[in-house]
Amino acid sequence: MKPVEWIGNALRYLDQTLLPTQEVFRETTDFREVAEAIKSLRIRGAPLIGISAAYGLCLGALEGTTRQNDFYPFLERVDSILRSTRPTAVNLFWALDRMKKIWQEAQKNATLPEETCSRLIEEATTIEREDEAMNRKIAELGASLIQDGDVILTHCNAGALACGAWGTALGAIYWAQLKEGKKIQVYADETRPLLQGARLTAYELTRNGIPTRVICDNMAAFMMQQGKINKIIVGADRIATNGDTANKIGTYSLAVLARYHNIPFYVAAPTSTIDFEIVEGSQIPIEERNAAEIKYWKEHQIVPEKAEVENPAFDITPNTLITAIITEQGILYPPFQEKILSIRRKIER
Ligand SMILES: CSC[C@H]1O[C@H](OP(=O)(O)O)[C@H](O)[C@@H]1O
Repeated sequence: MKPVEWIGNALRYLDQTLLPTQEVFRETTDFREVAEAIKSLRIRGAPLIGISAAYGLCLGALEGTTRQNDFYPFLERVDSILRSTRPTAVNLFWALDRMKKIWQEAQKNATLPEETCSRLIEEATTIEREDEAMNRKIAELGASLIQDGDVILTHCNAGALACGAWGTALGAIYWAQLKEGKKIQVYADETRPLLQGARLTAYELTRNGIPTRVICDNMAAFMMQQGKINKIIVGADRIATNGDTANKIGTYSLAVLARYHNIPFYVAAPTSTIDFEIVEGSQIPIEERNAAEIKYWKEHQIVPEKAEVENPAFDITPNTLITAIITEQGILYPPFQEKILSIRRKIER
């Protein structure tokens, strides 16, 4: 089950806001619907946001072929609408930059719109295939850090529902148990306010036969104090070149707790999640989402009208609290800066 799939000039996607009780696939030829799906987390997860935005750009290009006179100016508008969906996951901008390189080159050469569409679809497909390969490598390398009998705490969802294939944090768990036969128990933080852990991670892991216990976010410290957790693996939405990492809100508190309880704290992410243009986490934009996500759960109002709400969707974990960063280029241990810059040199060669 792929969370998004290009089905020949249309995108099929799983509406993740309806999981775990409803598996609803939607199909669209409209890039505007893809933008809305990313904004509303029907499609979510840093790598999947990048892949989906790339296909969304392709849908815009196909629509643009009916506007022969302003095909390329229209693409510019499609690009900016997709870029405006969510600010933190760098994969969105990394993917759209790759697509922009293709259509700007085509524009310079006065390439016909139909030919440009073909090249864009080819690039989006390549982005998806590369993510699948990166996932697989991260899963294999991450599994080498997992021992038989480990009890691993996860946060939010960094699994196959957030990526092109295996997932990142959950990919390591899948590989360790399903490929290497290691017995693992997972504790999944429910991850308020949108409950990606309870609704998505537990859904994925139990479908794959991995023993999973869902806990409220405020229970993680007690589980660590009781000695129930011996490893923490999370995903990422943007990593600075010094290793500071943006991930779902609540990740930073887990990293502090992990240090206090002397528990290894791993980040798993592809290099497409590294922002080579920034040096530290304070430069990462943090998405502030709608207060309604906290004020209401479905039709229940759980916060009185007069109370104000803050709803940052991500936080920044300093590199000093991270045991290692698992990438497809290798497992990086502190100090991260030079290792991340050497990855930049390697992939930009
Ligand atoms: C494999 S990256 C997944 C990453 O994205 C999630 O955020 P969201 O559900 O808001 O897209 C979360 O931060 C995960 O770690």
